[in-house]
Amino acid sequence: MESTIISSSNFNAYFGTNHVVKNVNIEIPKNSVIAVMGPSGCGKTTFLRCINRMHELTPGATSDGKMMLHDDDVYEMHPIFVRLKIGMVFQRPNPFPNLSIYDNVIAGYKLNGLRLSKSEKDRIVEQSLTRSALWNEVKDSLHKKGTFLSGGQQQRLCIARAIAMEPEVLLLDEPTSALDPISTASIEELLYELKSTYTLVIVTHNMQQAARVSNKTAFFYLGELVEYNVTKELFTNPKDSRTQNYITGRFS
Ligand SMILES: Nc1ncnc2c1ncn2[C@@H]1O[C@H](COP(=O)(O)OP(=O)(O)OP(=O)(O)O)[C@@H](O)[C@H]1O
Repeated sequence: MESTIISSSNFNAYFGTNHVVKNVNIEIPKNSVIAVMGPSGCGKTTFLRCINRMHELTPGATSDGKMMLHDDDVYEMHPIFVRLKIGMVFQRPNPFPNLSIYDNVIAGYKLNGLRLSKSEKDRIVEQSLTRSALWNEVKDSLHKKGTFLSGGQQQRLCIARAIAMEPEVLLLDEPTSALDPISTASIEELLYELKSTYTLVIVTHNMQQAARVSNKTAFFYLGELVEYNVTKELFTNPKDSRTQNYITGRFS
């Protein structure tokens, strides 16, 4: 039986009085890829940011309801610990511009004041870059700046930086929207590899991408989770007319 890693119940999020995520109930199975889709402004990014408590970093942003990681209430855990367990990759690759590739990978440890020996650092850097399918391309230039890499390589570096902290869940907010088709394909391939170790939740506007990479898809509309199902089923046999209208391109 598949086990649930993240579950939300009656989860709401607000910016001031603007109610942007409405009563969301979802269960995310471990070692799966979940695509979050829906029209612009429907609350996809906000919901993603609620999973690891990034939402509360925005002034005026609040939330209520339950968000669980296994049997632990995320909102009763220390936020730093939550973000170690639930990593995030953003839309635009954002390696630290002044740091080398090597230091980018272990930046999370430094930022959180966690000290590592040189051999631990070397091991984590090699392992994370191998898992993010970047090691072979950068192993001879680890001490060059991360910004010298291509956009797709920078995004893989950001994935390496996130997985260096050994999270259980990786949240990805439109991780390929700033990339060319070849880099996009390499990230999609990587997502497929990563799901054997991590659980991935990916916001995407690209229906083909959702169909290619995800096991289940969550369709949001005006802040509501309208439909959540096995991706193939949701695309071929949507139950709700709003999902049907979206996947047939009647609104974007
Ligand atoms: N920092 C913010 N302050 C105030 N309102 C915000 C903020 N960020 C988002 N919102 C509002 O919250 C709602 C949901 O936005 P969100 O970014 O979660 O939607 P989305 O589905 O991810 O959109 P997109 O696909 O365009 O990225 C929108 O009405 C948006 O205007």
